[in-house]
Amino acid sequence: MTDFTLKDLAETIAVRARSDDEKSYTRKLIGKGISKCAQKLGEEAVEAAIAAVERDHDGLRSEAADVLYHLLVVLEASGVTLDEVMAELEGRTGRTGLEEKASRAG
Ligand SMILES: N=c1c2ncn([C@@H]3O[C@H](COP(=O)(O)OP(=O)(O)OP(=O)(O)O)[C@@H](O)[C@H]3O)c2ncn1[C@@H]1O[C@H](COP(=O)(O)O)[C@@H](O)[C@H]1O
Repeated sequence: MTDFTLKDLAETIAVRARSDDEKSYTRKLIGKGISKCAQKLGEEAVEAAIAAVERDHDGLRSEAADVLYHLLVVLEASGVTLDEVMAELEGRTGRTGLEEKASRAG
């Protein structure tokens, strides 16, 4: 189990978005505007869906990673934080995150 989290990736994306590193793909993509970022997210989501239908395990793993990266780029470009999204998901469980963890731990 990797220790790398979406929070880690979101933080890297936030730093790159504000950097002047011309080699940064994130910086270049965000610089092109929200429409381009959203277009990339949509393309990667369709590619992930196709890989799932084709039962392409390795393809789906790779496309799912692209979807998560591009979703975080769209969130960054839109000023929506990963914390907000997690709170939205937590609200849907009807419990707090701590209660949810305690319940899974038995
Ligand atoms: N997870 C990713 C990640 N996933 C995909 N990609 C890039 O997304 C691009 C998608 O490829 P495509 O062929 O669809 O796009 P393209 O033809 O290159 O370009 P456009 O369509 O955007 O014009 C590739 O260039 C990948 O490098 C990513 N780029 C960066 N990250 C992460 O973001 C961090 C910061 O990256 P930089 O911003 O490049 O420093 C990295 O350390 C990684 O952790």
